[in-house]
Amino acid sequence: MEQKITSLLNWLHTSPEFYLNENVTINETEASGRGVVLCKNKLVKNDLIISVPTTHQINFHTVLYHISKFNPDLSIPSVTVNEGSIDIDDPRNEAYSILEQDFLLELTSFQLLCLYIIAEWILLPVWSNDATVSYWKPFFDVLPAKEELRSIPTKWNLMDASPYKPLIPFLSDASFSHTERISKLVKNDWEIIAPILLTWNNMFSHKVKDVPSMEELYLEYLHVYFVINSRCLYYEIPIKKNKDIASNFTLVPYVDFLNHVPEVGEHCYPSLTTTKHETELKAFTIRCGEKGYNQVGEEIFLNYGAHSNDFLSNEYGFVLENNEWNFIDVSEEILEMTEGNLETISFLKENEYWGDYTINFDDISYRIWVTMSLIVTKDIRRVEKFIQGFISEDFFRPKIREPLIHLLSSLKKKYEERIINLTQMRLHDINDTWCIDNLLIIYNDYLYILDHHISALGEINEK
Ligand SMILES: C[S@@+](CC[C@H](N)C(=O)[O-])C[C@H]1O[C@@H](n2cnc3c(N)ncnc32)[C@H](O)[C@@H]1O
Repeated sequence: MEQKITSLLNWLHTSPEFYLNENVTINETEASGRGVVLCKNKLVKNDLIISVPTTHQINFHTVLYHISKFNPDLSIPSVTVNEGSIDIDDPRNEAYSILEQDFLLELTSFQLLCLYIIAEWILLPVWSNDATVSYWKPFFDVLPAKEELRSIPTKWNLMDASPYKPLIPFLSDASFSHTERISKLVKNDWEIIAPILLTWNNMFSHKVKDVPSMEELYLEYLHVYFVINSRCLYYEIPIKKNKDIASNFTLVPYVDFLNHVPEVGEHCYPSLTTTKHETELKAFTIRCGEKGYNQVGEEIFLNYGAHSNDFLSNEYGFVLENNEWNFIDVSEEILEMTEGNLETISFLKENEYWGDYTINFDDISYRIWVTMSLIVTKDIRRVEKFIQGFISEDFFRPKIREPLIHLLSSLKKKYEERIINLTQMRLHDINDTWCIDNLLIIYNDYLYILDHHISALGEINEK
């Protein structure tokens, strides 16, 4: 890896605008892959740590620019070039010529970046018999390998041959619905880009050996999708700005080595440089946060957001011990209690209290208080007053305390059973326990949250 990082830095330094603070370096660990650490001196608040110019970022804008180098039909003001390819033997002249401007502009950033990265990273070496090297190769060379992202549940769901499929029934409700949602997005994007990949395969299969099959390309696509998903950073793309909010992101080499930390607002922060023109892209800059760093070897972090372990597992493939942002989604259990009670159901729906019931360490959500109060008392008039703030939850607490303890205790039993089952499975699979361990961490934290509330509700009774 050291050699690859050196090549990455040499490539980044081809731009005079690239900056890397000399006090930081890359360290690799089993637990979190590559990360940025302090190697000497110290960093204090607002110190510039990294700045990566637009020439070395992959996003909707820069991809169109690079494709246009091989497709002179593309003409998007302030984005494309009209120079024509320098090398007439470059297979991308033919491959990218089938990409029509209207089609490209309709794609989302995910679709375009997946297509482009598969072309440049996976297909170009095949199309050219390794004779043509992508501009982005030093970046591709430091991206995670497939095994490093094997713990993402959506991959278990979408890969026929995933050895982790037996774990899907053991996902928490929050993780399962997250997985279902992302699976739909991934499948939809595949439907959009697969026809282009198929055309490329037909174009090159009689010219070169070892063109990957569509099944192989699908696996590459899944990997590229989650490489992008786990490393993209929010960034305004002028041509997407007001049309497609989800497409406003960029990939930034080196900045994407920063690992996540749960504390919000203490570690590094991104600050975008200003530009003269609206259509111009900005360098991506990372500065030191409030906390500062002064211990050599100390890891320099970025907070990816206030994310629970269920979220981190699904988006990034890792979980944290003692993650303060964890919560339990108890929607299914509470909605089950309303079954057959049409009056309760329609009241909750009309008042927008239907579903989305969560419990974290500090709170049982207000939505749960309202809904349980109605389920238990069936007193619509008083619950309406509760919603309007005329009655406090103290009125309902004695009435719903027992059913609430019952609910939490039955959840506790369910999660304890899952922990027993997962621990059994772990014994049979001692060589690769990572995915199971992530689920165990999630459930053990659920138990910690439940125990806290069960004992708090019990104490109320004793008083
Ligand atoms: C933006 S990348 C960070 C760099 C990454 N470690 C690498 O080797 O390229 C995000 C990925 O890093 C890993 N990661 C980030 N923060 C982590 C943490 N606190 N613990 C474990 N893994 C982490 C996860 O694999 C995640 O998908």
